[in-house]
Amino acid sequence: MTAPKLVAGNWKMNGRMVHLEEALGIATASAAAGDEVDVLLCPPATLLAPMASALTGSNTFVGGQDCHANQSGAHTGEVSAAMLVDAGASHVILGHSERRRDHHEGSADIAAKVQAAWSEGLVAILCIGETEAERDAGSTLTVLAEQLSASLPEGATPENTVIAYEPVWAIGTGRTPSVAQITEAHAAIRAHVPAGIRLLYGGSVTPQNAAAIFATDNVDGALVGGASLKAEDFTPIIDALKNA
Ligand SMILES: O=C(CO)COP(=O)(O)O
Repeated sequence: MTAPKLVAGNWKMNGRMVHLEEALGIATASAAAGDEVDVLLCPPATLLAPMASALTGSNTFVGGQDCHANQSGAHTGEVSAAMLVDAGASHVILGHSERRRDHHEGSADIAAKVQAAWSEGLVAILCIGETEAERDAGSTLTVLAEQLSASLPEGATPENTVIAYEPVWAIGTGRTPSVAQITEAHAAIRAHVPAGIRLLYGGSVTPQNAAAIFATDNVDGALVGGASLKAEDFTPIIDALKNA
């Protein structure tokens, strides 16, 4: 059986207790979408357990935004994969460009985190993507291949891994690649990963552009930032994926 399409919301460092109401609204849209679409919300770590609890009985998954490569130890401020599981997470975003930028994470660090996530039974959502300078230099496909081979360990399957293509220059900018550029990148990624792994596009996905992105070859869903914070914005994106 092929896995359902997946739309994931990355709340980044946004979301307080008061915003659980938005998660409930998103769960309503997820229930209406049924089994054809998996919906996942990745709130800040502080909101994981309350969100998982609020969504009990719904078909909306909850995930983390990062985890440490170790399962416990002297790592002040860090959260392990096992702790995410305790909080109710089923997935974890790893290698996001904001972590690479703000925390100097390299591909080897990310590969270790993927292993840690797998060992706790979490689905790893591995983010890769080129900077604008890399695209301008014509090295996009080389960068994607390098990031994949260095940060995705042996053992990836459709059950334990999702890849998110997030061009760094498209994140939070309102700029998106053309359909031709997404097609080219996703075809290249598809050729590098085991069959059946879901490929998400991320970067300035909105209710307005979602349908065109979801109609693109090898796009199995999206990783959405800003437009996942409010049910009124995320719901049409969920619907667009269901109807794709
Ligand atoms: O980084 C992203 C998701 O992980 C994308 O963010 P935006 O949708 O806000 O551009």
